[in-house]
Amino acid sequence: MSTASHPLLIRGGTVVNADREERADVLLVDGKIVAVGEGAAAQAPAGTETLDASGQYVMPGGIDPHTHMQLPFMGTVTADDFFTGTAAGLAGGTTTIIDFVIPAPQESLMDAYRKWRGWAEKSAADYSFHVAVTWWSEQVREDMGRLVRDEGINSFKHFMAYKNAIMCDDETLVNSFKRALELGAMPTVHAENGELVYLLQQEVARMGITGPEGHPLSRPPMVEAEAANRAIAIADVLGVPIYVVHVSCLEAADAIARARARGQRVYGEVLAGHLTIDDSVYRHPDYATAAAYVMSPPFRPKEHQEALWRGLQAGHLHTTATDHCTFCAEQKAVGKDNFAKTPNGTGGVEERMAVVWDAGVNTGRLTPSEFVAITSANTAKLFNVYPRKGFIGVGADADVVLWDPKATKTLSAKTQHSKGDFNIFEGRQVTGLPSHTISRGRLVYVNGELRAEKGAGQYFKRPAFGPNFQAVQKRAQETAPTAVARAQ
Ligand SMILES: NC(=O)NCCC(=O)O
Ligand SMILES: [Zn+2]
Ligand SMILES: [Zn+2]
Repeated sequence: MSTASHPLLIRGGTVVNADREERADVLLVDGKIVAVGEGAAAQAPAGTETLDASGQYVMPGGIDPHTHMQLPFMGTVTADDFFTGTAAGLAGGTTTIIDFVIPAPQESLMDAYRKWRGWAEKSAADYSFHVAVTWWSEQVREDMGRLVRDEGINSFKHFMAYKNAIMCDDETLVNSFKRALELGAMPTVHAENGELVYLLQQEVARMGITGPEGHPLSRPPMVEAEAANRAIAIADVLGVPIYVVHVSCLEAADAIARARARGQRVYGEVLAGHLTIDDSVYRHPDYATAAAYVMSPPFRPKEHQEALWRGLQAGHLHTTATDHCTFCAEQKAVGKDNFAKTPNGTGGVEERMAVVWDAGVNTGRLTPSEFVAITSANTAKLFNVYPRKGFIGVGADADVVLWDPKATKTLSAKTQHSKGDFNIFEGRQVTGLPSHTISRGRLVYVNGELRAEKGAGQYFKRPAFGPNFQAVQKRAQETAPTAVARAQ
């Protein structure tokens, strides 16, 4: 079986971009989209394979802006590595991930970056990295510059939780945000107040609650809202755009909406899990099942889900992700007697597109174009790789998904490609699935057959100073304070 790229002509489908839907043929040659529309078939070279897309949508492959493949975390390493995790993504229509380089405190950013680049060489799909700033020094400041200038990194991550591990204090946040602004790179935050989490973990344990039901009690919505508000306020004072990852609750979504209403450039990411799963999972009588859902921020009471959907519809939340970070039952069991020790993380890279389509488009919350916006195009724009990615148009990478809106499936760990042993969407029936996934012009998933190839994915660089940064620079010039000239 060869997955080499030969020209592909996609005929008779409905092309969906973030701005419109149109009936059009699409021609892919040498990993790029070379024609869209009536003339596409006429341009097809000899040897072109034709795919019949009638009755299907032809959309940009999904971009998951938040995954953790092969992550060493909380004393263990995630079950999915860069091959198995990206292969699972391809099976679900996701052709690109943005993962995270997470240096330990005091570890050089460049060393950590090189280590992650090595691990990621086995990726089956295209990938890039956000780099976490977990401590501060002059060397960190210099390395941020090297990463932006030489390595195509244009976003830096800050964990406001995970005290005594990778948590940033305010000094690091302020220094790093300021440096990111100079470099034209987006600061991103995991917004939870780590001090409050630490305190509440101990208080909940003192109440005799040691099981997974203690996890959400130690991370209530206000813990997330405080950190979101603080990060947004710091970004506002410094005049830097900011991206809040895995917004899980009404209070954090409101903080973003309020800041945007004031004219601040704040962006929010939502996870497929937070949109569809509620906190009752932590009270499941089976320990392994309840522990499998331990991730941060935790799943919330149902009413928060509606707030997240409204945020996506109203435009104050922008992207969907998974935070794919899989741990198996025996890894989770480390927290059997103390929920705070449970490795935090859940999967979903394979299910995100189908879950968001089913719960979003099939319910009338989203149009197909809005679906494309929140599953690929907005991420590509925010991280400055649009229209190369997130777009069906001439010159874009040939990352395409043929989407069958009538296909149905029951999601299950038994049939998933991820190496995790649990599926947080277990038993959920979805309608709307990929029939074909094409990664840089290669057919990598065809009607249930996964043809992912180890190492076929490519690292892509993301240039700094995207449109957001050009706008904030102009705004800073326009509104620069002036001194008063006084007679001596
Ligand atoms: N989300 C989670 O629980 N685990 C992965 C690390 C993070 O994103 O916080
Ligand atoms: Zn996080
Ligand atoms: Zn994460």
